[in-house]
Amino acid sequence: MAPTSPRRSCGDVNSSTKPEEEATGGSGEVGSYNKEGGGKELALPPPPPTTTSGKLPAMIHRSGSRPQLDVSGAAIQGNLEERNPTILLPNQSDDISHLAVDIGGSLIKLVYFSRHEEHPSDEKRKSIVKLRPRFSNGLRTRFPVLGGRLHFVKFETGKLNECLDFISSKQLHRGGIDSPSWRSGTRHDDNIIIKATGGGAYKFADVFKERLGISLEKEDEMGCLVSGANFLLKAIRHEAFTHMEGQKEFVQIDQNDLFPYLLVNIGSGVSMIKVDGEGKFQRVSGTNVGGGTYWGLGRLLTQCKSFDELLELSQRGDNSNIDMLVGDIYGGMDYSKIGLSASTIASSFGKTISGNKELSDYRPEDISLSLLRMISYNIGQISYLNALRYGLKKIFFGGFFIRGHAYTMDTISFAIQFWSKGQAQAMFLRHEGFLGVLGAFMSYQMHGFDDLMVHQLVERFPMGAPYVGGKIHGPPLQDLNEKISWMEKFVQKGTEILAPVPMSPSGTTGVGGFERPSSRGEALRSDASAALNVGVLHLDPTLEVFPLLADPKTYEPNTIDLSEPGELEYWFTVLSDHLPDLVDKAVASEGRTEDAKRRGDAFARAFSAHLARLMEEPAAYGKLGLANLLELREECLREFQFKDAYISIKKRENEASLAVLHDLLMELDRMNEEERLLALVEGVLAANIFDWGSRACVELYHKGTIIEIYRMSRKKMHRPWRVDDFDLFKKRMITSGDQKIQPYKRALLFVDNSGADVVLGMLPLARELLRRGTEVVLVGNSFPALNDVTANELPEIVAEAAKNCDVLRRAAEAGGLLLDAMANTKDGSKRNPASVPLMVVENGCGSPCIDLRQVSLELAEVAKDADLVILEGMGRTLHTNFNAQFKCDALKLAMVKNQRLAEKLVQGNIYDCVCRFESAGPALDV
Ligand SMILES: CC(C)(COP(=O)(O)O)[C@@H](O)C(=O)NCCC(=O)O
Ligand SMILES: [Mn+2]
Repeated sequence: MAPTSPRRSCGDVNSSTKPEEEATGGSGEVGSYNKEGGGKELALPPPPPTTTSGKLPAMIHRSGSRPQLDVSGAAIQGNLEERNPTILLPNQSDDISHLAVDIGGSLIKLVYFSRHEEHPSDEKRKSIVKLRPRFSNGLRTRFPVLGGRLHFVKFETGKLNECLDFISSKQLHRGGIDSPSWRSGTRHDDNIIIKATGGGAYKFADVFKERLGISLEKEDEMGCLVSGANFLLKAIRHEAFTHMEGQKEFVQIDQNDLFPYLLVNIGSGVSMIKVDGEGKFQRVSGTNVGGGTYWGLGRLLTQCKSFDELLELSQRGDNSNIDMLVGDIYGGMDYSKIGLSASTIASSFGKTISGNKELSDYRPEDISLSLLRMISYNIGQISYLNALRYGLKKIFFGGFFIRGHAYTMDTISFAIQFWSKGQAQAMFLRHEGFLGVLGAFMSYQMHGFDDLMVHQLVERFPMGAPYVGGKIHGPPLQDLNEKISWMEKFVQKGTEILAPVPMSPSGTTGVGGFERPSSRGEALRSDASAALNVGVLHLDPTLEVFPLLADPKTYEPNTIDLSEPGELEYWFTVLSDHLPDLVDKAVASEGRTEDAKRRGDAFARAFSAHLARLMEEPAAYGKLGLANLLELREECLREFQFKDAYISIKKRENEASLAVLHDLLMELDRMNEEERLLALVEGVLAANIFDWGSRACVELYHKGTIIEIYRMSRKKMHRPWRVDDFDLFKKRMITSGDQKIQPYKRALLFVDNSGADVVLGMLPLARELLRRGTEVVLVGNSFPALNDVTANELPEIVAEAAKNCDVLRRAAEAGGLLLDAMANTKDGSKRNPASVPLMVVENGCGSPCIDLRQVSLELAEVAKDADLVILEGMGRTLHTNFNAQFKCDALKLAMVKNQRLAEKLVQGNIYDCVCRFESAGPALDV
């Protein structure tokens, strides 16, 4: 029987094992590694240019051994109103080095940094004067680190050349192919200095010099391990976890209560380090029986060809055929007097001494398991004894020996629990094998990475995706009959919404080859799964915690707990089922070129592989929520250079809606205040049906009935809605009798979908607030996600809307949101600085959901003066933030476009509506 956890299998820890007397373990690494693990990025970059341009060489000066980042005088380059402005480092003279290596006994680990690509400048967009919050000068300059990504890559030490080729192909030693020196074609092959740690930094120094002109600057191995571990434990939300009986649970580390701890790095040998603070540590012990021992002995005894093969073998083993158990000695009985059960291992490999059996008489599976348990228990025991010796409660395990292998972690955890009688717990690190190299990377002076906060470091998914901004525009059509109602016009225009972007015949977009991930994820080869294991860390120094969250510590963005039975399977099916349509839209958005089809295929395969991986191990990329899954899909699209899959859909829906906005506003203006407020909220709820992310809505689109349903729901939206706090909201908004009501000072409107949703839903609501003297901030996505409107697209939509609406126009004008298109507005009214401004800010994310622990700096900045938050849509209001508590009033509006969610969340049905109003002030009676 293959044991599935240490508890169920034979053999606990033998209490007579002697503590290790001499610590000789190093921290070299173990195992072999497939080349694919080396290149996490699925496509290699284009070959570097071979000729130098006629330009003057960039004046890059290298100062001896210490490349430094000089942030003095740093300032935002160009216009503060630009999205993602470049931070200019005027005094930066050194080329920033972005690569570090850790060359261990078996593996070479690389960490490199890539900056975010600049968005291509768009002339039309530049002519748009966007209203951005006017920050005080230099607000962003306190961040020395530019946005970008940290990549983690590993190679077999025996295949050093592959590693050197990789560095060379990406020009990592020269700051990457994006670096100015590389772009300008200037070459600096001499005197390039790279931080390196591990024994190989000495052994292979000459090879690096000869092949790439790199001098390796050695950093102390223990120091690197410690600073790498400290960085990870402080900066990554889901880095440390426990692993008991197959269950992984993330541990929230309190940054202020991290030290002291014991760091156990299991490489070829094992080091045990007592860490007391930043740079304060002592190697207190170690053992020469480590990963190298397991792999070496295992190879000799089983003929396995790789570390992973040996590890895999152990999963089918039964160690009771090899190990001598207490029960073997006591005739099947426990030795209860000293607390040893019959299944305790009395002597590892003890059974092999008796009889006349040869090695070939034993199963390699059993040998591998005995060996793994012997070594893991031994390490666990020595670790515990050292923790005891120094009174340390926390023990973190790192090093590539572990490799995220469940059984290894369970065994170590069991040993710690057994020996400490449950008082201590083993914790593991997701970037287990990269501690040393991260430490080397951090040792570049003044890198600034160590100052990053948890919310500024987003672990997205194991892929990097250069984002290239998209842009849409489109004038409203003028040729509709003035006499018919706005809704009839919209229905007419709507035929266009429904017509094009046909589904391509199956197979042409390549999704034919795609299979839905199975629950066991057989589609993945083990190396592929390993390649998906460690993610890319996105560094966004401008991300902030949303300041209006009542309690960021207890805030949980995900409403649905995916660990509940059946949830994960259900949402995986939803995402898988939606995939063919999504690929079709993505490929169509790029003209169905051969290249787009190829990328569509690749996207479908990669996304399916991720789903399969997550199905197998939900916590593989950190704590998994529905918001993460939906974000993963968008990240994955970006990875395959799909800039904006719904771009043409968004465009035509915007056009159709803008064409009828004027009439809608006229209709609204004919109503009294109370009727109007209700119509406005109804309008937002009804228009939220235009959602290309919902399976049910996509069917309505394809059947051509979505407009009709919208028309019907718009006509009679039966109250009470499933969640209906409208009366509370009305009470807060509308004066009753002589009671004077203070208008809201500033409202943040988190807008959702393009087209009717934003144009006929949220903009009229914004207009109403503006009229009441409330400042309105439209909060849009930073990057496209499904058919969500982006912050980039909003100014133009507002400008078009403002052509039909003086309130919007004046507000936009006053705040500087006007486009040059506004030059030909009807009354050409002058700017009125006293008018209430209308602003647009980006939210910092590119997902249909929003995690309010990580929002853009500009949103955080404008939020400080806001007293009303309006969240709209299923993603932002239901999947995330349904239970979020705010310091100010909050209105949560959404149509539930999924039957299961409707049942679960609001005990209702699909297309039910939610209007939740939560007042931060004294309770309002209706
Ligand atoms: C992706 C979405 C969150 C977008 O909804 P929105 O925020 O636009 O209202 C939503 O369409 C969704 O949860 N879709 C998956 C469930 C389904 O297809 O039924
Ligand atoms: Mn949406």
